[in-house]
Amino acid sequence: MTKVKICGLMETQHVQAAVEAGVDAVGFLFAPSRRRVAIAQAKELARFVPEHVIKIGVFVNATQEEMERAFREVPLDFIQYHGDETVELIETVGLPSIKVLSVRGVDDVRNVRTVQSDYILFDTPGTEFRGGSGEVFDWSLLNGDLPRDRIILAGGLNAQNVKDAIRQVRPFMVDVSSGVEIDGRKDEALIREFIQAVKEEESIGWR
Ligand SMILES: O=C(O)c1ccccc1NCC(=O)[C@H](O)[C@H](O)COP(=O)(O)O
Repeated sequence: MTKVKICGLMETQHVQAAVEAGVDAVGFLFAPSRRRVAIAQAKELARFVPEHVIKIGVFVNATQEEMERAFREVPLDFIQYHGDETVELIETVGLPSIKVLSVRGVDDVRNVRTVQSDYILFDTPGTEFRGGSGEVFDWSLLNGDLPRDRIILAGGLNAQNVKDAIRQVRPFMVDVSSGVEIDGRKDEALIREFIQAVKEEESIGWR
């Protein structure tokens, strides 16, 4: 059953819409981005997230201290490493982890099995910021031997293309940000539509 994450949440009503629609994970941005939130803001949003929904903090080349503080104060369940963080840093921090690999070509998906993190998120390389591009990458690059139960797929997903994405990539989880926004702001109807599309695709698997 493919899990679903809504990333870059900044407003209570959008967190609530995602939770009511059955989201599995929510992402808060602590990196340079138009979706960036302060720790105090994320802590307030987290009050509307039930225990069974995973809270993920997204960081780009942050210090260990910054990440530990957010993890403790929000509180978070996972750190998403969306920059150039080394294996050594991820190991030293020692918190549940998602390492992001920006996919430009076949070289970026080689040796994925050696990546030392709990989950691996494949995303389109960002332009202005490191993620949240709203652009799809070539999913056929993920056709090879991958640990599907650790793979999160992101990059330009929306309610229209997510079923194809799940059929082609068979990820553990799909992740969306731009595809559930209108004019740069999250939209409750689009959030519901996206989560519904993922759930419809799941139900096909049970027929
Ligand atoms: O979303 C951002 O603005 C962002 C900025 C810097 C680092 C990461 C960022 N997003 C992290 C995510 O997990 C997004 O959901 C992922 O990049 C997919 O975004 P989109 O293509 O907009 O659905």
